Amino acid sequence: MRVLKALDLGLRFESALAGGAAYKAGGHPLPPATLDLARRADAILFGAVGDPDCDTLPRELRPEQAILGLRKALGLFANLRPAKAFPELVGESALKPEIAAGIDLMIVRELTGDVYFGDPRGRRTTEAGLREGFDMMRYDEAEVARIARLGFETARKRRKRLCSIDKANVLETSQLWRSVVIEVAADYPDVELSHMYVDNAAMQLVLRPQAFDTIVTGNLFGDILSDQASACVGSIGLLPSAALDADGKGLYEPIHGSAPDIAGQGKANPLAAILSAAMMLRYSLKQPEAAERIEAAVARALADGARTADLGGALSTREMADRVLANL
Ligand SMILES: NC(=O)C1=CN([C@@H]2O[C@H](COP(=O)(O)OP(=O)(O)OC[C@H]3O[C@@H](n4cnc5c(N)ncnc54)[C@H](O)[C@@H]3O)[C@@H](O)[C@H]2O)C=CC1
Ligand SMILES: CC(C)CC(=O)C(=O)O
Ligand SMILES: [Mg+2]
Repeated sequence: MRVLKALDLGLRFESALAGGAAYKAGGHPLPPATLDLARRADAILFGAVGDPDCDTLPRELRPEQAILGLRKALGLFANLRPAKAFPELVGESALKPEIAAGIDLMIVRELTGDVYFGDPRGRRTTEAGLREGFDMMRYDEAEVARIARLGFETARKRRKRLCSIDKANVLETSQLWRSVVIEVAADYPDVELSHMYVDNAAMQLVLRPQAFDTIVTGNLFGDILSDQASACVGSIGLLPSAALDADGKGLYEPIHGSAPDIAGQGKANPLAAILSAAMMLRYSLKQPEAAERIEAAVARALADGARTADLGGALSTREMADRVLANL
């Protein structure tokens, strides 16, 4: 918020509670007033949810329902998660520097379907009297086609290579996914399409991450692979995301959660949140120059040696933001 305000773009900000804070204040993680404000806003900048105090609540009251509910209610089906190596941070990657250098990939993750939203789901007792949990993994062809199109469109603006990641050797959902992606590919002859099973993709991400350009994948696989990609470029505290609807309205948030293990200590890296604000300016608010100013300020702060603990440094959250502000 401090970085956005410093740009002096005439933006008007309104805020609302979501997640554990909203539950504790009013008994629901996504209050109607919050959803209403989100609907009226031109764009949404989201702080992470998640609170260990709430982990034993019924699922519908857990903080995570705030973000899942916003994604579903607002039709935010397309999640863009870029992972790009900052040259000065290759030493912070979990990978050898020569493997981490030059990573520049975009994960296009489907965000409103898959096993996260499948119905039925629940608990039951098996005939043998055992407790059983079950979830439904599902996609229909329209859901796959629309995210596949966005994957191809995204690849077209990048290095024109799209890798669709699935588990089609085992899952019916993935077999449909792969068939539909191949059908959509007919409209994008200029984009090179490849397919990879998700287990191999997890391995290739650490062996040859530079080989990836654009990835299109489902909700669950994209969730997991994007955390992995963040470690490849240095830290989960670096990765922003955009969640877009069919008209380009969006919600912007770091890919990370509420980091309960370091919460309240002033240690969290704010760059993922700051870079999410830049994505918001670019995708929803049509202010590409302002987005570039933020991204350049982040790059300069990192080049100057600004580092929070996750990057091997000692700056606090606020001090890191100060360094970005100083470079705006
Ligand atoms: N979109 C959202 O709001 C998300 C919410 N969550 C929720 O967050 C809570 C914690 O989940 P975790 O699995 O621990 O994932 P997490 O992403 O919050 O944390 C994973 C690890 O990364 C570190 N980390 C995360 N963000 C960081 C940052 N900005 N700077 C430095 N280190 C950072 C944490 O300290 C932790 O060690 C859970 O309640 C989960 O459901 C998780 C992911 C996304
Ligand atoms: C809380 C989860 C549903 C979200 C998540 O892990 C993510 O979107 O990365
Ligand atoms: Mg996640």
